[in-house]
Amino acid sequence: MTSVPVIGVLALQGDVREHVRALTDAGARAAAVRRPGELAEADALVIPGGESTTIWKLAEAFEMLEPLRLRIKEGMPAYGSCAGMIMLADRIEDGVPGQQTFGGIDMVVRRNAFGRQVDSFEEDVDFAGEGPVRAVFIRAPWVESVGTGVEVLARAEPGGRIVAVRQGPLLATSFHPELTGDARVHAYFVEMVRRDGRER
Ligand SMILES: NC(=O)CC[C@H](N)C(=O)O
Repeated sequence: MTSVPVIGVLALQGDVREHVRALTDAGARAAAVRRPGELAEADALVIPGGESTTIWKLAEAFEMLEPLRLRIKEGMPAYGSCAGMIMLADRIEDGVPGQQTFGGIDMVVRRNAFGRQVDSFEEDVDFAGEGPVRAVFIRAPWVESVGTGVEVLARAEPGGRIVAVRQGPLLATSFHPELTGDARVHAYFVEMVRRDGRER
C-alpha cells in the first residue's frame, strides 16, 4: 500500500460527501465506490450514514452485497457510521423483514433504538480514550450486545448504551462524526488502515 491509503466511500445512498471531506481532512485519499471494480481498487471502505434498508437493497441491485461480504471476510478495514454500523453488524434487531447486512462485527445492533425516544440529539462521548467527541445521533442504532472479540470504544447516555465498537480492522459508530467538522474519528480509522497496510 502507498503511504496515503485510498479509502472508498460506499456511494449507494447516504452522506457520502461529508465522509469524503472528513477522510481528506484526516489525510487519506477518498474515492466514491459504487461498483465491484471500484471496490477492488480501495484499500479500505467507509459505509456512510443514511438508511440501512436502502443501502442493503441498492447493494443487491448493484451486485455489491457478495463482493463486499467477501472483502470484509478477507480483512479489508471498514468503518460504518449509523446506517453503516447496522450494515457491519452480524445480527440486527428491528430490521425490516428479510433485511440483510454485510456483517463482520460480532454484535447485535438495534435499529432506530434511540429514535423511538427522540429522533435526533447530540452528546459528548469519550471515544477510545481520545477525550470528548461531539456525537450527533439521528434515528440512531445502539449496540445491544457484543461478542468477546469486540472492543467497546464509546458509550452514551441514557443508559450507558454502546455506541462505538471495534473488532480487528472493523470500526462502527452509532453517531455521525462526519457531520461535526471534527476529523478525529476518521483519523483513528485512517491510522487503523495505515497499520493494517504495514502489517500485511
Ligand atoms: N442516520 C442514520 O444513518 C439512520 C439509520 C437508519 N435509522 C437506518 O435504519 O438505517
